[in-house]
Amino acid sequence: MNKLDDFQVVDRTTWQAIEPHTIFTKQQLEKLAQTFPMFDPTEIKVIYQPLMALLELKLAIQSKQMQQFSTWYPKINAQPFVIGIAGSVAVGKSTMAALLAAALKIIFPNLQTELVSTDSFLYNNAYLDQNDLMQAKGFPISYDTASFIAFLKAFKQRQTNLKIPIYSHQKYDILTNQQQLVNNADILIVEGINALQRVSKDEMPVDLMDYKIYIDADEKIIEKWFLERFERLVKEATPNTYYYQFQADLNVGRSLAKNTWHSINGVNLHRYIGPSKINANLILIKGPNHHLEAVAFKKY
Ligand SMILES: Nc1ncnc2c1ncn2[C@@H]1O[C@H](COP(=O)(O)OP(=O)(O)OP(=O)(O)O)[C@@H](O)[C@H]1O
Ligand SMILES: CC(C)(CO)[C@@H](O)C(=O)NCCC(=O)O
Repeated sequence: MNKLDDFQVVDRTTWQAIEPHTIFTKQQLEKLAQTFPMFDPTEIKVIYQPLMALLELKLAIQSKQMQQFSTWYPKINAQPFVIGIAGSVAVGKSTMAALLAAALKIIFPNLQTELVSTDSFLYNNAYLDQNDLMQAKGFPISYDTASFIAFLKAFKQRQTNLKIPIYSHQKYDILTNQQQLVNNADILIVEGINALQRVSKDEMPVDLMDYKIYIDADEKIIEKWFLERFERLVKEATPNTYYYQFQADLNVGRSLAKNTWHSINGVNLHRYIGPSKINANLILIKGPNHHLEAVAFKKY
């Protein structure tokens, strides 16, 4: 049986009609559109408002439940709400995660939101090189999943001042001299290609997440976004960054990027990332221009 039978597909028109677009005021919508110029403002209004309405509902349910629990068991803290966002390399996870974080801040001004990328848990290039894993960068074996799980557990227990590594696309590596400080917060958005993967029987970060979103698109379109982003990173590169070397001959870079898609990121999508979409509560299916075409809800 096709596992996607477990999802109910809703087309764009139906999705737009789910919610009457009253989550944000006109001014709040304008502010979001200004802060996120890469998004078509109409998408924020008609597509992301229903999504925020859904998340608001989920968060309200969890927060009520936790308030109740805390009266039953005074020593148990209300657990933070963790939103996982997965999808292919370059499908737009970090861009969407940043929009959701800003939108949640508007809806719940008193709740703190933290945003992390699972790339923070990639092994550094020195380790990948030593273990002959550079061609498997992004595959499950290239992530320190135990540290990722330990971080999620610590966050869920509201530990303060957690420090995690930072991955830089510009450096193409984990930064050696900086760390991300993650504070105790009510909401965590965790985005990354492996966010929803079931790595082994014992290691399941996905089980520590309260709402799971998978961003999907046709592979040909994602490959195009990947190549466009590669060119943008080359254009914006400064000396001492990974992409700077390709400024001398962009064609060399372009052919390396194409090859990288077919030998690493595309393989990763087929083998590991795509199969994790069945763990999502919601699949957002984007078309060219990043416009939403359809949404798939987990039925059960
Ligand atoms: N909604 C959107 N509208 C327009 N462009 C977008 C949108 N989302 C993402 N993009 C563009 O698509 C490219 C990939 O986006 P992004 O970096 O967010 O992907 P990602 O899934 O986080 O990638 P990675 O897994 O490599 O970290 C970027 O160039 C980004 O500007
Ligand atoms: C950092 C990851 C693994 C995921 O964000 C990805 O962007 C990546 O670098 N993959 C390795 C192949 C490449 O794109 O160069």
